[in-house]
Amino acid sequence: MVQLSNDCFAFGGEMMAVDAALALLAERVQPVTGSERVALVEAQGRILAEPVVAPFSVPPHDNSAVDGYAVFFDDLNPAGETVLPVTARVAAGHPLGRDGQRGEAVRIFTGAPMPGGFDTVFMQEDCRLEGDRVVLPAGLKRGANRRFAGEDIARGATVLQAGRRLRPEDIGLLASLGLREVAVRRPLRVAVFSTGDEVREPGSALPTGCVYDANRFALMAALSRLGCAVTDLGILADRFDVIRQSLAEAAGSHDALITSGGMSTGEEDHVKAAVEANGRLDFWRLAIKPGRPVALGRVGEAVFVGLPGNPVAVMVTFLRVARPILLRLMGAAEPDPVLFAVRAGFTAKKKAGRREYVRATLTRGEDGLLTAVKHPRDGAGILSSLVESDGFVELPEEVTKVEPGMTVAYLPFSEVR
Ligand SMILES: Nc1nc2c(c(=O)[nH]1)N[C@H]1C(S)=C(S)[C@@H](COP(=O)(O)OP(=O)(O)OC[C@H]3O[C@@H](n4cnc5c(N)ncnc54)[C@H](O)[C@@H]3O)O[C@H]1N2
Ligand code: MOO
Repeated sequence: MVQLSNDCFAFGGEMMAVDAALALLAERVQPVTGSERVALVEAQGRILAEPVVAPFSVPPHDNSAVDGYAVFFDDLNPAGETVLPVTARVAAGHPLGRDGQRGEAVRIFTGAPMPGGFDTVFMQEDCRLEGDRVVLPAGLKRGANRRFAGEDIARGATVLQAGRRLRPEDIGLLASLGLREVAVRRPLRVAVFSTGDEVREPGSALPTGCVYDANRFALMAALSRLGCAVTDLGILADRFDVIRQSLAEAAGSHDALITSGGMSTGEEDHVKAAVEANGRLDFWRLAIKPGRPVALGRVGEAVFVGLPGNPVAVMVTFLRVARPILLRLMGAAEPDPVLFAVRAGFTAKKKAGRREYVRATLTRGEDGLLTAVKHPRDGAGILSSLVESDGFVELPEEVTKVEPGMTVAYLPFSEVR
């Protein structure tokens, strides 16, 4: 595997564009996981390992869409009411056991199998009973209220493709095919570290100059939501040998390692060197704000993702860089998140050549259009600004200013769960 030019890694050198980094990882990161069979109740959020082919049609038989009366359309008087004897009753789960006969109507219920021959069902509200006969109005179309066998799923059809991250409706569909289990990729094993002498465990004392570890908890929560098997490897001191050894140990039993902090260029930032001592870096600095010092590499066989220390930069780079890497590793064939065109409700200036993420919420203007309102605070350490936002406005590399009323691309956090 070819390493990139050293220029990318030199401080002050070229920063890689976000799209270039994502293209590189698509080429370099291959799915690593095996598969296992799990019960449907466990399958939510898991990645389908094989395509699912329908073993039979759903629904398996023609059936009624309403409670009412099944008839032969050709028995109906096109000009006025039709009166037919009601000769039988067909409830859901209780087939009639014979075909329908011309000149009869049968009482039928929603989901009940249509006896052969009947092609049309009247809703009971439209009918009148007179003794054991039903009076049917004119005007219904042939085939009304009849559901066809296989109209949902045809036997032999591929209903779900491998790589699908299973959603609740997918699981319902698998159950409708009579399946109790499904083959999914085994969960990705991800180890999470924080780095920094100032970073302390929540619940412990907080000496002067220290901060509680926010990043590790945010990352572990994001990884769990992605369906990863997360190992919490705590906080590493700002020491090259500690970081190098901890990464090397974790690499033996994990598919991916994620760190935050220590990625920059200060003397106390050792993560980059520690990775290079046991592996390699594919990129180090991205043209992204917040989050410039973000790295992808390998330690042993494990994929290494190094995120910056500032908590907002952590979330931006997790969602836009780490998450696609992890999904690819997991074997997910996930479409890219959808960004929505909305109106900017703010003014901003930015440098050309880097992609910026502006924390924002949406409001609806008097004309009904959605407007992105920028959060008033934008420091990379202001985690409360993320909590008070619902998404990011993504400003592309070439943009240098935003004026109110411009169309901008909005990425709701709900798109990147
Ligand atoms: N001379 C330069 N200084 C900095 C540069 C630069 O290019 N030249 N880049 C800045 C940018 S951009 C960022 S982002 C930060 C990231 O640097 P590091 O990845 O080395 O992060 P740290 O220095 O370790 O920490 C930054 C900041 O975040 C706090 N932090 C760290 N870990 C946690 C955690 N787990 N929970 C909560 N907060 C955390 C840490 O205390 C620092 O305040 O560097 C800039 N500097
Ligand atoms: O990533 Mo840094 O957080 O851009 O400030």
